[in-house]
Amino acid sequence: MPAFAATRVLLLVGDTLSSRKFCGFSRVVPLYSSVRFFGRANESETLTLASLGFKSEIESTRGNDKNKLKHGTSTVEVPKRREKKISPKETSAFKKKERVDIEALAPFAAKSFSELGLPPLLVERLEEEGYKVPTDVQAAAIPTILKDHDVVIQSYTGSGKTLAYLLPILSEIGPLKKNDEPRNKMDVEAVVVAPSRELGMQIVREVEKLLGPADKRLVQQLVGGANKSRQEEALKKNKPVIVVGTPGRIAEISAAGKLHTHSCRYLVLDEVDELLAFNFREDMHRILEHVGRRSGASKNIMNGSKARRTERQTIMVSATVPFSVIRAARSWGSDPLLVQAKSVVPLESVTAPDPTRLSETPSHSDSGSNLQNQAPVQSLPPSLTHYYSVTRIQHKVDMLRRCIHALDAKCVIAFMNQTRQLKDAVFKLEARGMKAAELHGDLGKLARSTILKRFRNGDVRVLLTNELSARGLDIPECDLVVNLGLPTDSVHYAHRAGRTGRLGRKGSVVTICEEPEVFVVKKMQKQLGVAIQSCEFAEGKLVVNEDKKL
Ligand SMILES: Nc1ncnc2c1ncn2[C@@H]1O[C@H](COP(=O)(O)OP(=O)(O)OP(=O)(O)O)[C@@H](O)[C@H]1O
Repeated sequence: MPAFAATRVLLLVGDTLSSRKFCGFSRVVPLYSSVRFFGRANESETLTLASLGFKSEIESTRGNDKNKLKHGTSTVEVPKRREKKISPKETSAFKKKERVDIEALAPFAAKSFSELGLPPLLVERLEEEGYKVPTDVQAAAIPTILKDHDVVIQSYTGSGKTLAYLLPILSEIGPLKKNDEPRNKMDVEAVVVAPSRELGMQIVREVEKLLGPADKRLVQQLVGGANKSRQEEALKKNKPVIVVGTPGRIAEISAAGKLHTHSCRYLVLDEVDELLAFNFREDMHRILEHVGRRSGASKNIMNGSKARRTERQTIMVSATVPFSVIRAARSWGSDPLLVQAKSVVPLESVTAPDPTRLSETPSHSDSGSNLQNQAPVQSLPPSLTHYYSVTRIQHKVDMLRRCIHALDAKCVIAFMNQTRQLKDAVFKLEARGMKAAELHGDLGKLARSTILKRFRNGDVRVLLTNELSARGLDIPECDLVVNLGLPTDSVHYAHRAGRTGRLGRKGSVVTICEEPEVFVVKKMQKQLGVAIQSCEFAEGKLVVNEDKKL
């Protein structure tokens, strides 16, 4: 049976990879077609969390009766983007170093963390760190993961997906967990895989923050570029409960027998659609084969049994979920659920996109039962404003500078497609007195982290970078993203754009292109379902060309 499962995984990955690698511009846009409810829920009834196997109440931890979650009557609905006002009390959940506006679009849920079933110790830690109210996607994902379901979490960039999976995991493993079950000290209990070192380190910092200084050794980074022997020594010495790393390094250390993951309870694939890329194929195969056992405890889960599943729980996460991910998730998990900000549906009910509708513009007013073409919209934060401006290639950097002045942007990420162009652009900006730095994969780990630190601290105003920084990077202060080179497609546009407008903050995205490229911008506008307005930068001001609506 294990051999059969292995073959199946390999074939499916291969299938996924080839289609991803060779798909054209319009094919990679994540699309779902109409959603039908299958399985345990009676199709004629309203789908509720209870019908998906949630109990009406989740027991509070450590006997605290106040912490009960009433889910029995929660209707699972097709997600709609909702604009939600936040109270001054809720906004205080943001960090003290806040220096940008927060729109009244922050995706905070009405519930509290303890209502979601998290243990009191963890809730206390969250409060200490300034996290007071869960976001919508956290409110949907936390109870679902606590109920042992395999999940695909999809929600727009900057909506809090990292804590959406970290919190239920930390409720079950490590020093903040709800029960005192002993652990096998040899094995790690959760493996989190991320496609880049920067994202891996960012997740490590998030876990360290929650564990606190005394226990932060219980999370271990296994990212490429860092000293491997030191990582192996730390694994041996600290016996971490959770490791976070890049596919190559995790697979390498696992193959060397220095990472014991056979009884691992959680496997998280962050930016899962990126992890399906061809270059990660072999490493991902090893990880999927060696981390925990393939899940299959669905019966217990769906019956609402609290019996602990013995197999690995697989959690897949991204703002963009193309159908290749849906296919892979079905193979890697057991009856996985698709968790979005306002809905939890069986993944089985998501069907392949209808190619005849690929070019249609998604509508915000689509009916609840029709998710067709809505996914690209859901991957973009609602608080972004999109522009494009036309210029000749040799004037792009100068236009970038004028754009930054016109929008009075303080923290800018500018994307270029070729690494060798980055240095030149940095030189031009610095020559005009604007603090800039380049970030790309050819730099060493230390240089990369130093540059990022300077950017985060505000010592660098413009970060010129390539696709490396498009995924997952969380710099809340970033108020402007500029495409100096066009993104490959609307999925890449969404991830780049998502570096700004984090968690309800305002943000602008400006694509600076040449005249013959305007049709590509037009196509992305259509696929993303957002207005990308034509503009110019004149006399230090942004001028929108009302007559040039795409
Ligand atoms: N409940 C919360 N209250 C306040 N801040 C939060 C909360 N949840 C997350 N955040 C903050 O929101 C920011 C965005 O979160 P996160 O990076 O997890 O988003 P994401 O959805 O994973 O984005 P991406 O798709 O770009 O990876 C982070 O700075 C995080 O610390």
